[in-house]
Amino acid sequence: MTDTPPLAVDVDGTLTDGQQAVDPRVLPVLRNWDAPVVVATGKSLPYPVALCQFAGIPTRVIAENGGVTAIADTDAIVYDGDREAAQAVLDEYVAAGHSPGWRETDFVNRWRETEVAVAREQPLEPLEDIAADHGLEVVDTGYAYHVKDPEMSKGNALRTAASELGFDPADFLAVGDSANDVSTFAIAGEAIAVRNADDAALAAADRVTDASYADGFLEAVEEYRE
Ligand SMILES: O=C(O)COP(=O)(O)O
Ligand SMILES: [Mg+2]
Repeated sequence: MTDTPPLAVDVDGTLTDGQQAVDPRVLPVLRNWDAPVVVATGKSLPYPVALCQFAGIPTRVIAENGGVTAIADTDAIVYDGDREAAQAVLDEYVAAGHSPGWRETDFVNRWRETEVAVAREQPLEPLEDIAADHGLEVVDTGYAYHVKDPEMSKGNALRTAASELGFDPADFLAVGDSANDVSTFAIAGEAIAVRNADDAALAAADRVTDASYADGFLEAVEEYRE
């Protein structure tokens, strides 16, 4: 039995089923993990905080693709990125006749502090063009288009999280499914992509599971489960 490494785990596509519902079987795995678990997502801060709360684990989260890192152990909350800069891109996109694509009560961007997200049904090219004009980029997570500072990433945030927790990023096992996990995969000691991962994540992973979604996560961590 190998020592359990700290875990950096993506949410959508990794802890969920194909309909974005968290697979309940992952909750005891997170709760019984024998090292720190960092939940690293593109979603805004309340989502991973709630996931930790309801999974019964300490709040150790990376939100907004690295824009916000919160580690309860040290009361650290670290920001990267700039919502206003990203919002200016979205405003220009809307002025050009496009829509963010969410319901009027937009819970996707409501609490977002360092970037903005656009629904994937909306045209990508004009969003990329406007973002580039503003020195920003668009990342497609498979769940949303995120307009963000090119420098902010889950990987950079994992450096912060790891140091707050007294670990090296290379100590971590990372599991994920998409382009926004590539930066995490690059610095983690071991990077596992679930089978449903996009090409960027598949290429960056050390290993790919046979199973998809949460089944893939459960397979990835099989040797460390109690
Ligand atoms: O919010 C998204 O677009 C994707 O979220 P994830 O990073 O947890 O997969
Ligand atoms: Mg994901």
